[in-house]
Amino acid sequence: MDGFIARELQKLDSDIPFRATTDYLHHTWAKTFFSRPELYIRPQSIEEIQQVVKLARRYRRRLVTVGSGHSPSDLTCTSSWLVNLDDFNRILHVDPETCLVTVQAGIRLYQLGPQLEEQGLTLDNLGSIDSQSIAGVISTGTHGSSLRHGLLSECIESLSLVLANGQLVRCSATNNPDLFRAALISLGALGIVVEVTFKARPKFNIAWRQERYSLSRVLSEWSTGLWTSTEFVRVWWMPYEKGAIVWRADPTDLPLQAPPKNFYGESLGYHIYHNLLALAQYVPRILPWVEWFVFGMQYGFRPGAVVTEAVQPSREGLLMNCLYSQFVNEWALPLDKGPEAIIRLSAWLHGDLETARIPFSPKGLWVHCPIEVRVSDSTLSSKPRPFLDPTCRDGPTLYLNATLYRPYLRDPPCWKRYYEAFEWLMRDMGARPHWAKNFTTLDSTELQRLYKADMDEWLKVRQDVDPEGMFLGEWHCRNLPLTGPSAVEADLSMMERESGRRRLGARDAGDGVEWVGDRRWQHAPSERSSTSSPGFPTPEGSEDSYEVMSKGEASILLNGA
Ligand SMILES: Cc1cc2nc3c(=O)[nH]c(=O)nc-3n(C[C@H](O)[C@H](O)[C@H](O)COP(=O)(O)OP(=O)(O)OC[C@H]3O[C@@H](n4cnc5c(N)ncnc54)[C@H](O)[C@@H]3O)c2cc1C
Ligand SMILES: O=C1O[C@H](CO)C(O)=C1O
Repeated sequence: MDGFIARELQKLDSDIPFRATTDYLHHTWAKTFFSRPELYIRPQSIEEIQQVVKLARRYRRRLVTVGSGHSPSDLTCTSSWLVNLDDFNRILHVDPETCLVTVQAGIRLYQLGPQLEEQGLTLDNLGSIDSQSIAGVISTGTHGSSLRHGLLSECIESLSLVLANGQLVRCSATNNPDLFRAALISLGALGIVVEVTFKARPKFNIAWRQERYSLSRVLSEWSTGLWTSTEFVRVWWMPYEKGAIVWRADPTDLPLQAPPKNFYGESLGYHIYHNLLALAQYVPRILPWVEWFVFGMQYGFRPGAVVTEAVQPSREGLLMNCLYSQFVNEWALPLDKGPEAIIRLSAWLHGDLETARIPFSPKGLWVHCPIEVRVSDSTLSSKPRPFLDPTCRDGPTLYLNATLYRPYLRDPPCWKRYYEAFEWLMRDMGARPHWAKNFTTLDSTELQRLYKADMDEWLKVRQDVDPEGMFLGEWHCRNLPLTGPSAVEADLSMMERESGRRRLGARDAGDGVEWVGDRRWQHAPSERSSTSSPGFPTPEGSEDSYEVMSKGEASILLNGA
């Protein structure tokens, strides 16, 4: 780490602990991206968080907050300071009358769920997993699959953030409403969310049932009950089988009934599937057979042959087994465009280019299963919507998620062409990408076009609360029109740019990429005043010459207890 900073931090004269370590290797859950932050900081109080922001400001360090790192893009990568709120994760208040719950923002959903249950409460809805932090769920617009719900953040009543000036601000529909709408999908670019108040729901069990359908049945029931006959529904499309697994669930009073064992939920099936995917890296044309075999073993080989049922607490039953490292590329489009999108993508994967009308060749390209098909409806709630909400403004939303596994962390051979074609179709369908995921062909101009005035509003709020770009990095620069014609005049001298990427090369990193930030802009205030950034040289002898703590030590405090 920068020796100047190390010496400065050693001199800190404050009663407030600064809990930082060096030598931390950050990676996304899927190990798609890695980065080495200069400091990894785990504060335990709001005062500590405010001090981190104050110091970052003084020493011109970009700040990134990471939850559980489940966003598979480089959104949370930094060579600067990485803040994590895993130690700021308590439930602060529960009001059983109003079901209003206030939590510290680092709490993970799997920690929240059982504690809420003790109070007779639960969350309205969940996505496929419960590993995320509540702030992470909010910040990228996580959703589940239900036409009776919008984004998971729909239940949020108010938020508190520590802004770039160190100030703690609360926002809600009535108090700082623009900040609230911006913070509901903030992409980490507004400040550090520290507390969240949300409305929970009385706890409930769900009875779920899943069975295999033909794709033609899915399409024929699309508008006649497929999505509306139960509160929760999700569909896993098997593109080569022209089939799907339809999973439905409703709240129930029935007694709990554990789900039966299944093929890839057990160790043997899990490893067989993984190794078949690994083999398909070399012989991709076996993927239709893998789909037939694995999904046959898992869900039955014929439509209607096997029906699986269970009754579980909603916080368990709504989740799914996400298996292996993966790329995910998910877009939100109007629900009524679903059949056309599926028919065209299916045609493309089967080589029928006339029906597909997608100007890319599918020759030699084989993909993984399932393509996730899910829904939400954000128009039912009267609450303010996030400015950057990708769901439809005037009706129900369909999500199509083109998942590609990375067996043993190796990228599948066809992924770039598949995603080019998939994204081309999604744009043709008027879709917008899920912010957290691996979209590849969009840039800031196009995202500006997809959000128009809402993007302008978001940028305006962002600029007001973080005028120098302390919370911005290359991901934001690439995807948001920060300096485009609609952006407010911006200095953004603290924004961290990417200086390069390299293969990590380690055995357990597979094809994961190390993201490296440009540190040249980082320097002390006195030095900054004499030289303009970027391009300021590193103070002499400072590069990695001095360590605040010994290598590998987990949580030495630079200051305080
Ligand atoms: C296996 C898997 C399953 C998934 N299932 C679904 C699903 O069903 N539906 C869906 O919509 N998405 C899904 N996702 C995506 C996931 O929900 C999002 O990526 C979510 O943002 C991850 O939360 P996190 O805590 O890991 O946040 P991170 O990925 O660590 O961070 C995400 C963003 O939140 C910001 N952030 C985090 N904490 C704070 C804070 N305290 N203050 C300010 N900003 C903050 C970060 O800076 C970053 O911009 C899935 C991802 C995986 C890997
Ligand atoms: O990002 C996601 O990963 C899983 C699919 O494996 C899921 O449902 C997402 O959303």
